Amino acid sequence: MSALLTFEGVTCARGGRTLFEDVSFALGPGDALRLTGPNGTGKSSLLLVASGLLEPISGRVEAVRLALADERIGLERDRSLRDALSFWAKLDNSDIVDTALKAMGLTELAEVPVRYLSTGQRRRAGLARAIASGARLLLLDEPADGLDTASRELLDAAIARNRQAGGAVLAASHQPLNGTWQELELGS
Ligand SMILES: Nc1ncnc2c1ncn2[C@@H]1O[C@H](COP(=O)(O)OP(=O)(O)OP(=O)(O)O)[C@@H](O)[C@H]1O
Repeated sequence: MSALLTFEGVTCARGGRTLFEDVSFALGPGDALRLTGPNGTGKSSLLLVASGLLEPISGRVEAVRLALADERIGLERDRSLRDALSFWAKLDNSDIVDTALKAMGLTELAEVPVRYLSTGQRRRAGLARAIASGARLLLLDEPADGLDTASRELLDAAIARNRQAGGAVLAASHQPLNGTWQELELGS
């Protein structure tokens, strides 16, 4: 069973400060790991390292194709939500935008320009972008932030579906997430 994400002895520093040191773990199909720890201990930075956007100072990171959903929505403001999601959609699956919209309860907002979305809707749109990409590895930064109860349930269901389909999830979250998660506490 090959890993979707591997960290081997990874050390990360930012602003001249070591955030985490010698972190090792591997996520295989169906696995989920929740990053916890106080503010500023490097959870978001670890996600950036996993995504390849931030270079660690040492160690090895290997990942399959992935999607990162964080506070940046990553969708063009002036396009409709459907068009903006289409940009990220997995090419060989024409239904995937509709699937992603439905998964995050956004079908009725499909034709609304991205700039009009509310805070919680923006968060859901970022998650829909990750789903539309078809990536097996999801990197989620505080995915439950700003979500109402119904949206939380949609998030839980989307994560469960990804895992059941052989994907893996790495999430930084101050809030507990539904299902069985491994935990990695930073700053301890
Ligand atoms: N571009 C940057 N340059 C220098 N330092 C940075 C940069 N971005 C973040 N940092 C610092 O890195 C540290 C870790 O930040 P990070 O966002 O990874 O923490 P976090 O654990 O996700 O925090 P929170 O729980 O508040 O979201 C913080 O001290 C932050 O100030």
